[in-house]
Amino acid sequence: MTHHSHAADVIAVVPAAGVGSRMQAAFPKQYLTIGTMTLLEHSVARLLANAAVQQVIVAVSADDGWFDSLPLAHDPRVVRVTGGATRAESVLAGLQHIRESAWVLVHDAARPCLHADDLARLLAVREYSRTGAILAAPVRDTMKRAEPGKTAVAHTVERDDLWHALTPQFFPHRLLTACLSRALSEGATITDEASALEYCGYHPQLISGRSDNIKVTRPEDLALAAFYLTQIQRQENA
Ligand SMILES: Nc1ccn([C@@H]2O[C@H](COP(=O)(O)OP(=O)(O)OP(=O)(O)O)[C@@H](O)[C@H]2O)c(=O)n1
Ligand SMILES: C[C@](O)(CO)[C@H](O)COP(=O)(O)O
Repeated sequence: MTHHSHAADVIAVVPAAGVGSRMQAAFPKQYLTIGTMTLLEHSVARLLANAAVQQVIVAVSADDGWFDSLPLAHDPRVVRVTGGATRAESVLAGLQHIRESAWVLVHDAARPCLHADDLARLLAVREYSRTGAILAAPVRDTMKRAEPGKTAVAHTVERDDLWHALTPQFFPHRLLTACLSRALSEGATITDEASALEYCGYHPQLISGRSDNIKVTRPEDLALAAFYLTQIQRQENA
């Protein structure tokens, strides 16, 4: 069987239309900087570093006043679309901009520390899967379920087979668009792309990823992301 080397046949969607409220910053966290670049620019650069990624569609809010002033906005491989009121709606807006692409990669603008090896292992899924996969990290702490609405332990959650879902998440374009559209139209709670596929009865693969692929969410995360990014760039330039 001849293996067709994949051309640049993947399009990425980067949801970047959030306000970053948990970050308590003066502006949306995707525009906070590490070194000389914003989190958004770091996240997009990690994706474009893989030759399979031909285009990145960035969903930003309608009143976003930052994106157009970034060098990113003039990269011919990057397209700006208007996101929605939720992350899922922003992702769907990006998907609807895509005409022809077999596979779509969805990656949070708030996850700048994506390792090239993790991305490569995720993209390799398209050689054998028709459902897709997500990067995920096995849980290491004991996990507690609280009493509803209280800060008291109800019980310990079985830790075996429990994973943190990360991004990128990687799916056939038509399948993801169909599942996300149906889940949203039926009022399902969708916090990542895999949950839309699960809602429609699919079982995406879990690809074990590095735990330093953190989502910058709270103030203390920025310094940690800066450290991790320095480590990754040092390894890649070694
Ligand atoms: N309506 C929204 C909400 C979120 N996002 C994006 O989805 C990613 C992950 O979401 P999260 O970390 O929750 O970001 P925010 O929603 O901005 O954060 P917060 O919940 O603290 O406001 C971020 O890159 C964010 O910009 C988006 O594109 N559209
Ligand atoms: C998609 C995600 O990063 C997977 O863990 C996460 O669900 C995003 O959640 P958020 O509350 O929108 O940041």
